[in-house]
Amino acid sequence: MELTIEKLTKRYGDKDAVKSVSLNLTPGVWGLIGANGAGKTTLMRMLTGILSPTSGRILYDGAEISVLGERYWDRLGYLPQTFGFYPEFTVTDYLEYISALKGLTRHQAKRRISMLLELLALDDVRKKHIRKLSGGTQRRIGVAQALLNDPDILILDEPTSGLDPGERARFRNLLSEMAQNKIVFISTHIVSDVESVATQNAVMKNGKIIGIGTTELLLEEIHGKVFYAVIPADALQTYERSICIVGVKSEGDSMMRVRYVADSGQIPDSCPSNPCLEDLYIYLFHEKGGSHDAEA
Ligand SMILES: Nc1ncnc2c1ncn2[C@@H]1O[C@H](COP(=O)(O)OP(=O)(O)OP(=O)(O)O)[C@@H](O)[C@H]1O
Repeated sequence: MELTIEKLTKRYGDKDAVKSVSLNLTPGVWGLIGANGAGKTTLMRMLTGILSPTSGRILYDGAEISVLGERYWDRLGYLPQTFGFYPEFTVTDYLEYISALKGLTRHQAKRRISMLLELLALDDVRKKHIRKLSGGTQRRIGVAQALLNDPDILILDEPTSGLDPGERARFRNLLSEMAQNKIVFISTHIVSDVESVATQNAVMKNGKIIGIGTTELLLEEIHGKVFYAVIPADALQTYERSICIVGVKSEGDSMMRVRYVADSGQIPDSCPSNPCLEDLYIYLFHEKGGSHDAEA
């Protein structure tokens, strides 16, 4: 199974929200990482068929999704960035309703809902009105509705937004279970949410994919370039002007421990550190942010 994206572009006025993106998605968890406005939602909405591309094609096992229509949507599950639920519905009513819209029989719906309530730890709230539930629980209900038809392709737009750290950790564990034999495509700007679970990552910036690969492969770009050092707190601003600082922690006594990315240790007594995806993300999106934001 594969989802092939060929030179996909979406233009709004004179701006390309997505610019000639090509990507071959195979089963596994794919992290789509990018800052706000990078084009993630636009790309995902085109993958669902909701939004038509200005140019380019999306192929599901070699056939264009626009031609497959229902046959493609039957295989698709989608969690939009903001999804409208019916606040007066109970969790079970809502999932039964969406099951009916997706064409499941009552019997199929019952079995599937019961399995998903357990998988997503929603059993205790099954009879509660959705409006009374926390943002994190509502997000899990969103994931459940996307999984009702046991899709081959699961597209989750910022699934962890609004989750607390405990819920995020649970979600990461869930992902690996959900991803069996599926293409799971997850957008996030919280890199730690996909770092440990993504089989592959695609890094998006200004509508373009600027990196594709495993976390290890992507990290090669900053291999040997991450350091930490202890500096006087009042020197921080000066260093920030010339170095990509990715983390700061107070050390007491007006001293700061800084983590930074640079070609060599630019602060006296720096020690090398192992890079992580968050370092790369800040390096790509913040350090050079000013100039890149102006890019076409
Ligand atoms: N309907 C639209 N009309 C005009 N411009 C749009 C439209 N939708 C998106 N854009 C622009 O396209 C760019 C990409 O937006 P998109 O929502 O895809 O980014 P994103 O990476 O999902 O960001 P976020 O995480 O903030 O949602 C942004 O500059 C946005 O303003």
